Amino acid sequence: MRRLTKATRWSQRFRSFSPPYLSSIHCGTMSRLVNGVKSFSTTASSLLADATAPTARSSFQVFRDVPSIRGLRRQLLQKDRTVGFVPTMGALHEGHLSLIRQAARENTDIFVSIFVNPTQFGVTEDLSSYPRTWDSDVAKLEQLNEELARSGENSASAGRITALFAPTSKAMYPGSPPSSEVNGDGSFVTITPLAGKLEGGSRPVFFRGVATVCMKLFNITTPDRVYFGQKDVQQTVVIKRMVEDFHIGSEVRIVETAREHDGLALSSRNVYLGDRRRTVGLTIYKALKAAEDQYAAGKTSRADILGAAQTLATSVLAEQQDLSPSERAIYEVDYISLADPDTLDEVDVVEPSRGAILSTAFKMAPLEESKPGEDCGLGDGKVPVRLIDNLILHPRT
Ligand SMILES: Nc1ncnc2c1ncn2[C@@H]1O[C@H](COP(=O)(O)OP(=O)(O)OP(=O)(O)O)[C@@H](O)[C@H]1O
Ligand SMILES: CC(C)(CO)[C@@H](O)C(=O)[O-]
Ligand code: BAL
Repeated sequence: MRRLTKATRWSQRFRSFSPPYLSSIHCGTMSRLVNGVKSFSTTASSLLADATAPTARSSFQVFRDVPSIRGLRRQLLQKDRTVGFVPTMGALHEGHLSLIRQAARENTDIFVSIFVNPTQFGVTEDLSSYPRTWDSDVAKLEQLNEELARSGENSASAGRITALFAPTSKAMYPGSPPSSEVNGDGSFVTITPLAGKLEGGSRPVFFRGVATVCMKLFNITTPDRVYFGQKDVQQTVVIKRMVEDFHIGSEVRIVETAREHDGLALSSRNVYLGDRRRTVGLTIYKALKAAEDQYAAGKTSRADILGAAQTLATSVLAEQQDLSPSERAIYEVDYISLADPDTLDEVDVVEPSRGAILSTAFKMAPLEESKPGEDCGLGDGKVPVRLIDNLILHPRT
């Protein structure tokens, strides 16, 4: 058997996740690829020629490399237009679209990126199973642009999606592919101690990868504003710190968590849940609500607030454990945290003038047995699913 060198293993990992779905794009509206730019509709190319005059029919262009999107950015700058940037890993849902809608209210042009960033996944994490849905992502963005065009008809300030940046891994990591090992080599941005807390406990390279790729994306797109979802609350704290500490000239805008009708936070990974784990997984939200209720009732101690969440999480798990393998869904609570909004240090008492972040992560285990005809989700219930959620305990004035 051929032994792989460390460098070969890295480059294989990168090649296989160098948006493979992009090399086989079959999109009816995509017309041509010029200098790393894919054009959508004829009016999209006129946008590059005259950035001041998008029409109601303007759609967006797809950029695969750095120089081409920089060219567009330069033109927009000369026209005094503003760019709101929404970074994503694709598998778009209403949560992502709510970020774009907010960006459209505050900027003339929106850049969206889709890049499943390998460096934020540890070597044993779910990079290979992360959902990739290019065609439907593009369709959703086109539909949203139509909606934005309609809603902006009476408003001069309503922005549109101008660019979809979907770089290859080689474009994002032009040197040697950096390591996903904790002590591995690479050009990294590290934000400590924030990166080591909460999610960082279970995903030790996660925020190093997120900060590094966001620094790159911000350098490439030089946006006026960047948009992140409250759902990934620790990510918002890390990014705000990075922007402040590195004097990045973009404003960080946080958009509230979009939820299903019953409260489950929308997340790209939810497609793996299936009915049973979806129902039991809702405990993550119910536990947070139980804790929030304590704060709303005037309690400020960690024991009172987190105790309510822990009691619920423990009792639901015990009920599940009493069921048969074909009926139950088992989870592990990774953490339930009550932390300071800026430092993410755990607090014993919520200081009413500061408030706190209540956050948690559940690991939904694979189903042990399925029932005939059961909806077990993508991957037949075999893919473990990490759910995260949070609620902000707002300062009491
Ligand atoms: N339910 C949501 N409401 C608001 N923003 C969201 C929601 N879900 C994701 N976002 C935001 O969208 C951006 C891109 O996130 P990403 O592409 O990783 O999707 P995701 O749904 O968070 O996926 P994952 O399954 O990895 O949690 C991030 O800023 C994230 O916080
Ligand atoms: C910000 C981000 C796009 C960086 O890869 C990712 O962490 C995400 O989608 O939240
Ligand atoms: N939104 C978080 C991306 C990740 O879990 O890798």
